Amino acid sequence: MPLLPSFRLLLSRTYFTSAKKRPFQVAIDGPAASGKSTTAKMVAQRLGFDYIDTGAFYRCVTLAALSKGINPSDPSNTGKIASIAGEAQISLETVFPERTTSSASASPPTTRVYLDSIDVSSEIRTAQVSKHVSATAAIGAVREAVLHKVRSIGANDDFAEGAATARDGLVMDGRDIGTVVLPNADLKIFLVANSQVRAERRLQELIKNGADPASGVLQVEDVRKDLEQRDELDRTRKVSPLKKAPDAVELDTSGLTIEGQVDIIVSTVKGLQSRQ
Ligand SMILES: Nc1ncnc2c1ncn2[C@@H]1O[C@H](COP(=O)(O)OP(=O)(O)O)[C@@H](O)[C@H]1O
Ligand SMILES: Nc1ccn([C@H]2C[C@H](O)[C@@H](COP(=O)(O)OP(=O)(O)O)O2)c(=O)n1
Repeated sequence: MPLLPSFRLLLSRTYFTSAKKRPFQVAIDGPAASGKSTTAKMVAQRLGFDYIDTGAFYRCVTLAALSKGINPSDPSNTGKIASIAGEAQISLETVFPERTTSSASASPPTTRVYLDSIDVSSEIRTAQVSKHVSATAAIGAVREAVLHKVRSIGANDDFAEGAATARDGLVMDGRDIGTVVLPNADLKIFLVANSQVRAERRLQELIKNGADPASGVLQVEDVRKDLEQRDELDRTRKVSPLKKAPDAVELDTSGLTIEGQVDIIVSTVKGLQSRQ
């Protein structure tokens, strides 16, 4: 897969004037269902890097609130949601089935998400959690709590020392990774895809995970509206809104295969590493 012009430009710049000690960091941001987590996991697998899905943290806080009967979309619940975020014990475990250097990987990596030691990997992906997660993520105190948690598992500028990760680098995806969480990331990608493509992909994923399209609840139009509403909330919130970092490279996955978008990012990382 040839590199897009913006990626070639990135590789032609001289970025590394001094030796860096910390492992390589890749930040992937973008709107809902643009392919961030699928791409990030496979890039991590190909490069032997760690993977952190930050959206899972906001989903866990949302699930914890809903399971206590607290509605995250009700502004009078902000304080309660912030306390839940502070107390929640969240951990991620990504299983990389096999490390491969070719683009054809046998099975994709899987991430299990634990909330207070309970596996909630499926529960955090329900339509109910998706409906309220942007409201949760707009609360400043929730974002601080999540930032603290992701930093404590190695997402900081000197995570080589005593870090949770034993791997060669880190791929992290979310909405504010290039702007707030990893502002000095070695490579920042802003993944986009048109909303119709994103809705169709997300619908297929929901069906694959057991949702029934015949129930009438799950139509591609509804999924598209839900994604667009969430993007609007994520883009317009006051704290750490979804936005492309000035030094991020945009990659439109609308016409790409998953392998194609992974190849572009892996080649770019290798190009940058060879200049370090
Ligand atoms: N290029 C692509 N072609 C087809 N399906 C894709 C592509 N990229 C991602 N997908 C699928 O789209 C869905 C949403 O991707 P996901 O990685 O969950 O997005 P995000 O993390 O941005 O919300 C997943 O089912 C994923 O497998
Ligand atoms: N770093 C992040 C990650 C996610 N969020 C918010 C915004 C999203 O609507 C929710 C859920 O994110 P997630 O990546 O799991 O959602 P999608 O897979 O894109 O549907 O969390 C955020 O505000 N900041």
